[in-house]
Amino acid sequence: MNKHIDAINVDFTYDNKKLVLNNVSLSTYQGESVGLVGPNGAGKTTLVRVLLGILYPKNGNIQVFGYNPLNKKEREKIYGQMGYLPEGADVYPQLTLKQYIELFKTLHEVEDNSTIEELLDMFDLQDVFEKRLGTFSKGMKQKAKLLTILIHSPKLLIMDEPTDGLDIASKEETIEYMRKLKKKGTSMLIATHDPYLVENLCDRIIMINKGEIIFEGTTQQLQEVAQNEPCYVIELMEKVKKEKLEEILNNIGEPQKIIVEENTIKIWTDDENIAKNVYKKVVDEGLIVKNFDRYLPTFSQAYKNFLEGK
Ligand SMILES: Nc1ncnc2c1ncn2[C@@H]1O[C@H](COP(=O)(O)OP(=O)(O)OP(=O)(O)O)[C@@H](O)[C@H]1O
Repeated sequence: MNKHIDAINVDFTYDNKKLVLNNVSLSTYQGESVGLVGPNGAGKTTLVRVLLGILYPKNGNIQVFGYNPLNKKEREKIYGQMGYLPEGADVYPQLTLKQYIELFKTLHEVEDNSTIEELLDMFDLQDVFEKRLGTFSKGMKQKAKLLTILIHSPKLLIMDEPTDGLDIASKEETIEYMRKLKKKGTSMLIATHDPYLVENLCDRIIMINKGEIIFEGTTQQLQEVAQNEPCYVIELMEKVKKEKLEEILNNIGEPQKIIVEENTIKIWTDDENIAKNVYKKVVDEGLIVKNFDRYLPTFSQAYKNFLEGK
């Protein structure tokens, strides 16, 4: 698979005293979307800027499409093939949306308007095409910015908080659009605090804290490693009285904890056989089981658990 971003052992400091990025290595591949997550001040925006050659690293090697972003000529080759959405940057308030788009069309030498039309439709911006950006709401400005980084069908998207200010419908449509881009081979590095975006778009996450990578893997892998205690869940077809379930499970093994609700039984144990015994007992009692599986925390919960454990 084609590597798009390749960063090795990157250190960065703003003041020559404290490392804001400490030995960071990461790669992204064609058609892959990677979520860059971590708490406030972790170093996400700094990392994005270093990868783009906006900030100069203290140590390390960075290549994007095989070019060095710190070299001006090579940087131009990178920028021509990618879209960058900076965090919270304002749009030119005096420009109309039409003029703003023209600017990026010229920059990227885009002649065909079909992608622009599609994006204007998707973001519901047709009616404000002639309006000044200064009159736009926060979400509309964000859509205008997203539109301009997509008009030249970039091979790589580096985005800092792309869903900031977007309503849920726009967020869903944007994610759907990004998924289609991914299928065509576009790769993405997305710095974000939005769990919805991560769960619905990112193939992989890289978590940084205090300038260091502390986790790399899929959201499911994070959910698995961040589960404080293994848990199994038995979901019943129909609701059963809590007292009845408690009575059925009264003499079962030695599970550390069994939590009974009306149609679910959660068994907190590191012994899978105990969970299987509970399952068998429930079935022997004539109850119909809809689902029996490992129970995983949500991505947000796993993210919190993982950070707390660090
Ligand atoms: N221009 C700057 N000069 C000095 N220090 C900076 C500068 N920009 C950021 N920092 C510091 O670098 C660290 C990382 O900041 P950065 O903005 O990269 O974090 P982040 O993960 O993007 O945070 P957030 O989620 O809040 O956007 C923080 O300690 C921050 O105070």
